[in-house]
Amino acid sequence: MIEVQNLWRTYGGGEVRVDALRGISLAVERGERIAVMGPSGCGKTTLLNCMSGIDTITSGHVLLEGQDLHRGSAAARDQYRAKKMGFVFQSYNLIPVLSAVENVELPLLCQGVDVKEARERAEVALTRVGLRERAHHRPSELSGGQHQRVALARAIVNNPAVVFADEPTGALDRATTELVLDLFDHLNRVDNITFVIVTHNPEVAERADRVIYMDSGEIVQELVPKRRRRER
Ligand SMILES: Nc1ncnc2c1ncn2[C@@H]1O[C@H](COP(=O)(O)OP(=O)(O)OP(=O)(O)O)[C@@H](O)[C@H]1O
Repeated sequence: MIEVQNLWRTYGGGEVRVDALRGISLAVERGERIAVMGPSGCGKTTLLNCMSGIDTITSGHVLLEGQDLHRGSAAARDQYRAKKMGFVFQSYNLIPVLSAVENVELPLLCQGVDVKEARERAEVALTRVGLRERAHHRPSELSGGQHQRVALARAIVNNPAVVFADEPTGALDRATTELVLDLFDHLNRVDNITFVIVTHNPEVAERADRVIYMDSGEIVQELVPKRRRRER
């Protein structure tokens, strides 16, 4: 579903030039869970941002369901992203003055979905992450794990084909990490959502179908975690 072809991303120029991505090629199937690992500064976030159209690219192609993401207009890219992608970050990026359900329905309202329908879909998404009873709480009244579950509900409210997650468990303790990863697994199994997850956490990688290791802007290794190998 995602095909990355000879992707380069260069920041700056002259003496401050950084080749953050140096000719990355990668194919991700629908329903796959990919973990991207590697040392700090190796280009993981840049790859995620270029694959999802958050960042521009220097050269190469990112094909999503056959469409060249970086070829069309920025407006077309934004529309595609809003319809097909969900995002989860380490910092949950919830709006503090809005309740959980208001945070979740916001992307739908921005797309012009009817107010009643947006609320219903937000409540369904919150139910799916086990937080229906916290729908009217503000972020300050929720725990870190609950924040991330609201953020996940917001990411899936649009029934995305793919969720891009950047260090989704970076701020969570071990038990909460397990819970969030269980939710990822559930959504992957039930809705066949593809996950591309940047992580430093070996537990996250252990649950992936494939782990991509990067170094200095290149993919240096690809592995199937032991647990997955046993299941196959
Ligand atoms: N906007 C930018 N302008 C200039 N250089 C940048 C920019 N964004 C990233 N870089 C550089 O590109 C390289 C890759 O950065 P990136 O954030 O993708 O790494 P990372 O592997 O995600 O790191 P970490 O694990 O620390 O989050 C780094 O050398 C970084 O300094």
